[in-house]
Amino acid sequence: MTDALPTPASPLKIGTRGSPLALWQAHEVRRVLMAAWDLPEDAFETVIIKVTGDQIQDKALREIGGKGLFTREIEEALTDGGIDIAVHSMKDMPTLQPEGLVLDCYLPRADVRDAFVSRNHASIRDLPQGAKVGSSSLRRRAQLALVRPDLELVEFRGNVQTRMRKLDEGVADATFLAMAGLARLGMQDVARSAIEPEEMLPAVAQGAIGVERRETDARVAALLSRIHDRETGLRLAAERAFLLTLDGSCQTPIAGLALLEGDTLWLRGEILRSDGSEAIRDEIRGPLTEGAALGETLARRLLSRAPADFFTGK
Ligand SMILES: NCc1[nH]cc(CCC(=O)O)c1CC(=O)O
Repeated sequence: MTDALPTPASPLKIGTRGSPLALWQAHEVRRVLMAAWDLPEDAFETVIIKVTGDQIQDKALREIGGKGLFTREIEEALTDGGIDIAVHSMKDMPTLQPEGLVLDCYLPRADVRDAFVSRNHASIRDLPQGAKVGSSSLRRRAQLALVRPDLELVEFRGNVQTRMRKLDEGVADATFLAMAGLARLGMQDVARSAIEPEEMLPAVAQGAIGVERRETDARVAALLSRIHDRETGLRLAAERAFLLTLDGSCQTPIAGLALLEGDTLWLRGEILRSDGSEAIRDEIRGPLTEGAALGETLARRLLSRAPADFFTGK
């Protein structure tokens, strides 16, 4: 393998979106690879790829629909050989892998929790009756409506700076962001509190960074094998199998989180009506290597408990 290590003359091309968060994540993968193989920074080249999801600012993403708004163009570049690896927020990854690509390398997972972000209020509980909360996430909107149906939800997109400005302008009194994203941008300070999974179960794969490669690229497979975090891989196997089983049947909000307890994998899952009028939750425990089966089983349990109109209503 070592004879095939990237060099400044023949660098490994890392494909990423151009947002500050995406660039941080690409550079983190570069940093970890440099340390694992004792490589110089210029043995890597960062290739920024524009994706559909970044070009849409005016409309709520879910109205546009379609999976992979943040990944399609990057995966095309990977397939075509324009890049050698692609770095992704696993939360944004569709569960179905394009032909010829594999995702089996994860960095150690960061904080999975959502952050409560507000200028004047410390927590969800603290929000006055009827306060405005900005979020365009189907899951966060439904979870919030479930516990606080009195609040007014407003659409909210853009990077952290944009969102903070909107809070200052009074567009909303509070918003949610992933703790992991804030920490990566050095902006944990804007989090007034971290929301525990018991209060708001995070999105599947929240806080996890994945590295995708071509299936046939043995050189890259060997390179990545040194940086893969097994525990994150086991947790995501369960969460993503859970999501995959639910995905086909709904555009409904979904949340899921797996944790390891010794040799046991503990997976919690939740589906909600989009208007927050109902949530169905369950959990499952089993051998940590059985994540995929546990995820599928948990998803089927939730589906079997959902009334017929659960996925069609709002
Ligand atoms: N949907 C966008 C997105 N994708 C990944 C993260 C944060 C980092 C992560 O969860 O790994 C975010 C921002 C957010 O939800 O606040």
